[in-house]
Amino acid sequence: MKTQTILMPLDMHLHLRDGVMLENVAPLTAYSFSGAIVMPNLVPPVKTLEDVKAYRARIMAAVPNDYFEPYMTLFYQNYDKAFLESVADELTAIKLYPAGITTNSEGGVSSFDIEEMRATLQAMSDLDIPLCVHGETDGFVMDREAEFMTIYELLASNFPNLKIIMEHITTKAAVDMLDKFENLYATITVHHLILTLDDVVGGMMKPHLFCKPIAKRPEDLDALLTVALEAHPKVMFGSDSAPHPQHKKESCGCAAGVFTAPIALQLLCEIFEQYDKLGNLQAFVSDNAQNIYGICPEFKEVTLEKRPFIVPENYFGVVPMYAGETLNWAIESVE
Ligand SMILES: NC(=O)N[C@@H](CC(=O)O)C(=O)O
Ligand SMILES: [Zn+2]
Ligand SMILES: [Zn+2]
Repeated sequence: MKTQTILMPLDMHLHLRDGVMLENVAPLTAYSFSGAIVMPNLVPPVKTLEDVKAYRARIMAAVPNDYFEPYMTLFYQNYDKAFLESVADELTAIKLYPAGITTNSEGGVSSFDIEEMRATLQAMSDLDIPLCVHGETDGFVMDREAEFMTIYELLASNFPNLKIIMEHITTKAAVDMLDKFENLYATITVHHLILTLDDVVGGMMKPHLFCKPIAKRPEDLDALLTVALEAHPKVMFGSDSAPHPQHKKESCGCAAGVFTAPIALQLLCEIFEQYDKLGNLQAFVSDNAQNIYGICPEFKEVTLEKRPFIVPENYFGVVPMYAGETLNWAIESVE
């Protein structure tokens, strides 16, 4: 039987939530990933040293063993340098959300005035704290990411030593930025390597495929696939697995977020195999992230096997992408 081994898989963009949801979903990621960048958009968001330490402790209490590293983030606001110095050791990155643009981002940045942000961003640059960004304007939904490129240009050129990660990119416009600025990097989700807007709303509307940023056009999908499949050194896997209770998705106001944590590696194998690029999967799902973030994850060896895997309908009241459908790859063992 065909197998594929991945060493130290990393998920560089993950939502673990809190409380019972955290207890339910954290073990699913901890099972097959060595570590994950944990997003800070809790209610209220993670903003203080105490918040970071306490959230990290709750995550560790929720996972069944110690072979998982939660890479912690802080919710961006203007912070002074003394504060950033005091938290730098507990943090892997700071996450910036434009205000109100996605789930739990109400307290985000409402105007991108570089001068107002300069002290914080310069301090992050000096302290080598990467900036992760949800890059969307409040423009027309299909144009939001492309419109945000001018803000990435401003950030990247004003802070040339600040590592800036364009999170969950969905457009050719964002892909094109990677080779324009040395300090710009990107995460790509697995669902954005599969979907276009057609899959979300082209036929019957699919709430479980609805997320921010929304999946875009075929040419955007092609551009994402090109850099992911070649494991372009500036891109890394970030699932953006974003669990919402079933009733919040199957609702007249559908929450944004696709839940992929338990099926991400299986789907990645399927995509990379389909394009005969399994040899690049290791770089996309671990090595690039290690190089970009300078991290050394916990050892984990995950072996996948090419055999049918039926995706559960439901994980603790959360419906995963492809619920009830059959994937071509399954996780065989984790060591
Ligand atoms: N991606 C999403 O659609 N939702 C994320 C937030 C985010 O990553 O923007 C969530 O927290 O639910
Ligand atoms: Zn986001
Ligand atoms: Zn996210």
